[in-house]
Amino acid sequence: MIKNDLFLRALRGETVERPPVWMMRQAGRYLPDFMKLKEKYDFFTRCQTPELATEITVMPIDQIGPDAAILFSDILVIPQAMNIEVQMKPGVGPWLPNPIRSAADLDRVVVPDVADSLSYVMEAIDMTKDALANRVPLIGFAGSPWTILCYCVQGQGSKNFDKAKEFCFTQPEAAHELLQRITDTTIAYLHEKVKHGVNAVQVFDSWGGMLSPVDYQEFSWKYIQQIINSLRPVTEVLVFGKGCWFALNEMSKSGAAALGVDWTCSARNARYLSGGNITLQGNFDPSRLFSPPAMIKKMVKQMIDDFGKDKYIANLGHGILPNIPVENAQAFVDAVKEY
Ligand SMILES: Cc1c2[nH]c(c1CCC(=O)O)Cc1[nH]c(c(CCC(=O)O)c1C)Cc1[nH]c(c(CCC(=O)O)c1C)Cc1[nH]c(c(C)c1CCC(=O)O)C2
Repeated sequence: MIKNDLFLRALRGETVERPPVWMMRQAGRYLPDFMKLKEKYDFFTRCQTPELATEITVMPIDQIGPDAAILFSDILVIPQAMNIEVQMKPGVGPWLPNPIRSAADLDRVVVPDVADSLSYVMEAIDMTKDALANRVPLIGFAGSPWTILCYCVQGQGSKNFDKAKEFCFTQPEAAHELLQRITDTTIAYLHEKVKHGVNAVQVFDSWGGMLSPVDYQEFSWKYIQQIINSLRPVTEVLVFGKGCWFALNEMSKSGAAALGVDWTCSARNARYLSGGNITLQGNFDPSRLFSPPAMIKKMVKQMIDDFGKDKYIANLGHGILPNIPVENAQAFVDAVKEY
């Protein structure tokens, strides 16, 4: 059905002519056409207007040519649907004016009917599926419960998410209650996305690496495992844990189809830790896209040689940076296609 199904074949561990490639945050600020839309519409208007979300999702497919599309949206639509206000402040990033800091604060946090409260995401998926016309698969996504808790408690981005960790370690019962409500919402949300036709789902645990290996099990992994258990009967699940190399072994036994790796972990180490049999995705240093195209191409070839062409999805080790020249993003994608 999908014309270019390289991404799905790599997820299933099948032999491929070359690895598939896409870039985390590929629908974004390095594209001049995206910047034009950004001038006209604020962030959540772009997320909540299916026509705009569709246009932005398809933009990199038409202009750069990766092997998979990822829906333009944000992980923070989940707390919004749970009745936690989230704003996107220009120059600051996510801003939550009423963060969760106590058990009492949980009184206002709901597990919503996602088909209703996040209907705009589902409309965007329907519209994007039409616009893609089966050219490439569409990836749906959500933040991990821990990563969502980080924003709900901290109230904004942070270098160490100290308030989120303090909340977990001083009020563990409230923290687990919040994590479970986020998990229940996320599971329903991802199932709804699958019903609307996404071909795989990725869980972003962007701040998993803030936790020690022991705390990671208790406050993050336990909940991601619930998501995998619930979704794997209906779709392939990818898990990207930034800074979570220490959990790769456990993750490899979880039923996830693929694991994301950031650029601080070598291919050899990632293969070793994950048991050598599961599909891995990553891990080009996003800052390396500042290098000239010829250098990018050389380094991408080396990266594929290191991971191996099979059971591998070429990607960045985290989201693309806003000020990357388009030609350099293009060189990254082309280098994989030329492999
Ligand atoms: C932590 C996180 C967030 N959002 C997301 C994560 C996990 C991935 C990661 O770790 O990078 C996930 C995300 N956010 C966005 C996507 C769209 C699809 C894609 O292209 O990958 C995805 C998959 C769009 C976006 N989400 C955001 C932008 C940039 C702001 C804008 O376009 O106005 C985009 C394109 C805003 C956002 N949203 C969030 C942050 C930290 C920011 C950046 C604020 C800033 O740098 O100004 C929360």
